[in-house]
Amino acid sequence: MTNNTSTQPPLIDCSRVGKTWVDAQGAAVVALNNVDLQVARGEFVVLLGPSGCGKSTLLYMIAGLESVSEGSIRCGGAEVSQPGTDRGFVFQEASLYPWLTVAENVAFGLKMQGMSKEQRLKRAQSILQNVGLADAADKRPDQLSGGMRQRVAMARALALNPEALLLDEPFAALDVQTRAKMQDFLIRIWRQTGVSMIFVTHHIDEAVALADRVVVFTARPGGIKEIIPIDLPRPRDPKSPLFHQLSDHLIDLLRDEVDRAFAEQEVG
Ligand SMILES: Nc1ncnc2c1ncn2[C@@H]1O[C@H](COP(=O)(O)OP(=O)(O)OP(=O)(O)O)[C@@H](O)[C@H]1O
Repeated sequence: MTNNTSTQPPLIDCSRVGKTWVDAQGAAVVALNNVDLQVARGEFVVLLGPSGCGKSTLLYMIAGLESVSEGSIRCGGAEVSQPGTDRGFVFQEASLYPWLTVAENVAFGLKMQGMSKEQRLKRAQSILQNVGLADAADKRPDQLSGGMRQRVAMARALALNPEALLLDEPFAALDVQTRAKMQDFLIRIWRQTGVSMIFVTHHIDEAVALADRVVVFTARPGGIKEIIPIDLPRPRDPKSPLFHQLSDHLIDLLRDEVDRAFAEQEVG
């Protein structure tokens, strides 16, 4: 596993990134300001911050789903200007095609790439095997639980062999027990594949459970407040004193930002 001390060039390089949206009234909304962030190959980075601080906006820009207003984002040295197979995306809702089977959903991107039916279904089967869903290959998404649907969404993203997986609060809709299982599952997949992970959450415990580094954002306009390395061995024990110490530190860092975000929402 690599980390931020690596001498290799970063996989993802965000340099002085800013984003200004125009709201429904035509007013400029500065969502992000001057974000510098490098993510190493194979690193697990969590973006943590109060609601509306621009975490998802940054993720969408790294994915190439939104343009940057200022600065630049590079992936593997190339400027990001559109989505690419080097960056897989997992949304909060699994957003699977309901009319396709699980295997067809996983194989969908490969079909777009022109892979033959036989080859793509073979690859889908092998990935489904890896994520423990081989038996669900012929099911439709509405026959699956929420956690299973998210595993299919991850399998679909991984089918294209990305270098980075970008995850926007993928476990937000799951119950606490399923969420913990999914965190273990994600770490297993990360270790198996070696992809870089950039994971958005506003759950502090989730950040400590998963990350090599936690990037803490300020309230809007979002910027990086601090980057906290999580040097806990895996598997991590959420009951351990060191886990609690790190969570408490993150709570302290976030408190002012959450207050500011809340005050702004009340004024707005
Ligand atoms: N398409 C858009 N048009 C206009 N404003 C937007 C758009 N998308 C996001 N914003 C604004 O940009 C800011 C950052 O939003 P974003 O969704 O990135 O925050 P977030 O940190 O991911 O929040 P949350 O945790 O609540 O999802 C917010 O003020 C939001 O209203």
